[in-house]
Amino acid sequence: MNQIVYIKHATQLLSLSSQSKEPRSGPSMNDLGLIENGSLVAEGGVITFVGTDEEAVQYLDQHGKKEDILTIDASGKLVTPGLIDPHTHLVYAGSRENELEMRLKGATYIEIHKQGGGILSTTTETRKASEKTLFDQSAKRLDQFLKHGVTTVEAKSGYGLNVDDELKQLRVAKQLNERHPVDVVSTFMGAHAVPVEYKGDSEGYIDLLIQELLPRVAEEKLAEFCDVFCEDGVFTLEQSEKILNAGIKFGLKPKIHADEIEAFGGAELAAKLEAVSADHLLKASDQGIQDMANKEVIATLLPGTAFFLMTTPARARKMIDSGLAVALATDCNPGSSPTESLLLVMNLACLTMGMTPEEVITACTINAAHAVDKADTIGSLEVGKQADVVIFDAKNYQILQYNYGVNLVHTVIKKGQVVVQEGGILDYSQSIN
Ligand SMILES: N=CN[C@@H](CCC(=O)O)C(=O)O
Ligand SMILES: [Zn+2]
Repeated sequence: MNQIVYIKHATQLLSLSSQSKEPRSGPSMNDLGLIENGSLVAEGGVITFVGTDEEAVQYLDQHGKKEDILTIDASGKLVTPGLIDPHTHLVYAGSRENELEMRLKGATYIEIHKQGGGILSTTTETRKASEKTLFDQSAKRLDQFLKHGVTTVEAKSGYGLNVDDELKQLRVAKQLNERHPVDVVSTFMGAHAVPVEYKGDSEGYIDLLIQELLPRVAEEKLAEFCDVFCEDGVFTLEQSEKILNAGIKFGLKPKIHADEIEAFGGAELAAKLEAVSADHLLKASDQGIQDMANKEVIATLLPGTAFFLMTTPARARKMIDSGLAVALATDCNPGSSPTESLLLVMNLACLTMGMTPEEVITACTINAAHAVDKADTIGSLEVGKQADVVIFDAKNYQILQYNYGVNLVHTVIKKGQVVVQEGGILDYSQSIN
């Protein structure tokens, strides 16, 4: 792990460095800390130098570090922090391409859910799957994330919906974190849907979550966050508050799936609970946006989901102009956003929500790091931070939004190790028995 990595001659290096330790909101989302002809040095998996090429030569001279250096020439290329996806449903079995056909014929996402399809059909598949099957299928998704420049993902449970299978999902996420190059941050989302065995008895299911599941999740240290699908026909505002407060008592930081389908008061609840983030927010009210800004709740927007569900995306411009810090995520899941391409989501944020190329990059780096409460170690290229770096085959950052739908990732470095080279993943041996 002590190898020195020296990236030099980057046409543009985006450090995202800042004096402030807060998430970037409003106009500060446009400040990328751009260095032309930039260099970066990392040692032991940690960044030790960021600056211009000339400064790097001086740094290496002064520190006597000339040998045993892996030098990467980034001429003509763009260097950014490793991208961070702060909202995924990574661990699941099966797929739901049949629902795309149903939706194309006019059924809505929530209608399919209420008829027992959607989340509940993935729950059936996930319950049937062994830990190994779940691990292998999810590792493939993580490979795709990595190829698309993502070095950290958040992953939610919520397709087990009983004690054993929720724990199974979270244990798989933990194993993935330990064995796969991508870091996985876990969120407990037992409140993703009411399972069939509790149909008509959501209170009974919530009791199970609070009395049996949460203590186990906390005891085994299987999650850092707790999330709830707060939506008409899923969990009410009162139920969501109860579950998230119970999570807080067990040390889990709150996140909310808020105002995705209806203006339901999820954004307002996120502010009331001072949640780390409220996610989706397609229908968030003006008041909800203002409340979130006042309480500095991050808005994690998922334009890939709006695109795939063929609906109007969140009001990103209104949110940023109201002073909210915005993060972006894929929402990778089998129903509403079956993709691992955060790069495409960035394109959609720009082209369908009017975010600037600068805001988009901030939203997928430092603000996403804040959304998983890891901004002290990742999200920017600064001395002392983890050396998670992406090198794009692009001479400037605007090209990432202009050349849309194309994966321009050339090299990915995770904790100071090259894990993607020329766009391909380097071998790692990971599977479980
Ligand atoms: N909306 C709720 N949960 C997921 C979808 C899960 C699924 O359809 O399987 C989401 O964030 O979009
Ligand atoms: Zn989600």
